[in-house]
Amino acid sequence: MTKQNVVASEVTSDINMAIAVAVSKSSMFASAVQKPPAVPYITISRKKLLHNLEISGGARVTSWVDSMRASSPTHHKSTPSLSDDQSSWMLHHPSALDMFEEITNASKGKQIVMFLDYDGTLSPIVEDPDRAFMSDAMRATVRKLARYFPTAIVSGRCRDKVYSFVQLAELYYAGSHGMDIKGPSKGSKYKKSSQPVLCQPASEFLPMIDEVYKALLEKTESTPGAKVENNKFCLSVHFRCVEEKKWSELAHQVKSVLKDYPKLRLTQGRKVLEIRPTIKWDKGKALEFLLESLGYANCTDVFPVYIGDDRTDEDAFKVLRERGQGFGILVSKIAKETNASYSLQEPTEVMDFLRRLVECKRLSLRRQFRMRRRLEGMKVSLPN
Ligand SMILES: O=P(O)(O)OC[C@H]1O[C@H](O[C@H]2O[C@H](CO)[C@@H](O)[C@H](O)[C@H]2O)[C@H](O)[C@@H](O)[C@@H]1O
Repeated sequence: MTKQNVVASEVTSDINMAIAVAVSKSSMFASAVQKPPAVPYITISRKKLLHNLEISGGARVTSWVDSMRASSPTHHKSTPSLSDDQSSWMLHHPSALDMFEEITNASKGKQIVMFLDYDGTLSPIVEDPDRAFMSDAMRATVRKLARYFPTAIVSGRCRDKVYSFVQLAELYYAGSHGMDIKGPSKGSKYKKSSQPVLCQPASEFLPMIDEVYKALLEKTESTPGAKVENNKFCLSVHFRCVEEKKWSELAHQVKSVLKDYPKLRLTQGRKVLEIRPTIKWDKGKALEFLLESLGYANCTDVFPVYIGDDRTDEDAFKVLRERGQGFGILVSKIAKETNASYSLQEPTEVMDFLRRLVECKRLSLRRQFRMRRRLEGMKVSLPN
């Protein structure tokens, strides 16, 4: 495996702009084997739509570029007040490693279900998205984790791509920001029913996404360093390797393509513009769908844990807060507004946390086993 420079942590900010919009309340599930709930489109007012589509005026593009800048490490403030903010943020989102006992106590008697984001959580952020490999040690840890807890990878990437990085057949995978969910082909020991898990709520958008992918490739060709990634039900336009003075040009190029596709919306991740269908489906919905598929929809004794580093993971953190079940862990070295309860600084800390979870479960199973043996021994020695 070729090593790459790991990129410094950065502020992620949402571009805060749903470009398009719309209308239909009809179900979007073309190929769901297990019938999920109907997915409406995201709707915004006509006035806001027109405002958002105002690309030639420059004002909106300026705010895109501001947002792109905010996600650059070179724009971090390193003032004393930031470190004050950081300490107060850490009080509200303490390290999941420091709070490990509290966490495991809260999960006692409940089934932990693990949800893991990929980039920036299991693998460090690197310049080339095609080389964002996870370490063998991390893979071994996730393999062990899945022996003890149902485990899903929830990523913005194409499902096949993230599978090619993780290479663990026993996991659930939700690619394209949760719009492409599949369970283990051989079934799962955790799943109560034998129905296969497959959910693709945005399948009708496939031709449109392909068309936009080609248009973006062509349009952004003249911007050195820009990279368009086809994530099947969504697209990424990476600007990590684009010179800052060219960001505004890139934003214009992307906007000029998207103006013809009002059913697609734009969000921003870590040095990436993300284009996806306007349907109301995200990583939070994917988490709910997976819990339901596993048979935990209305259970009170389930404890979902979601670990992620990006804006898109906030949808899942929010669902956990609203359900009042389990919690989210944000992977970040810096203070960020989040719905997560705890924090971890980087993927190596994620690995430590997962290892401790595995160890804790192993010890508890061993204790239970010994106890059972002792009780059985007592039964055998009791007189009739
Ligand atoms: O949901 P995730 O698994 O976190 O995927 C989100 C995006 O991750 C990838 O991009 C990010 O990681 C790259 C490799 O470290 C980095 O170069 C890029 O700047 C990051 O934004 C992936 O390439 C995107 O398609 C995903 O949407």
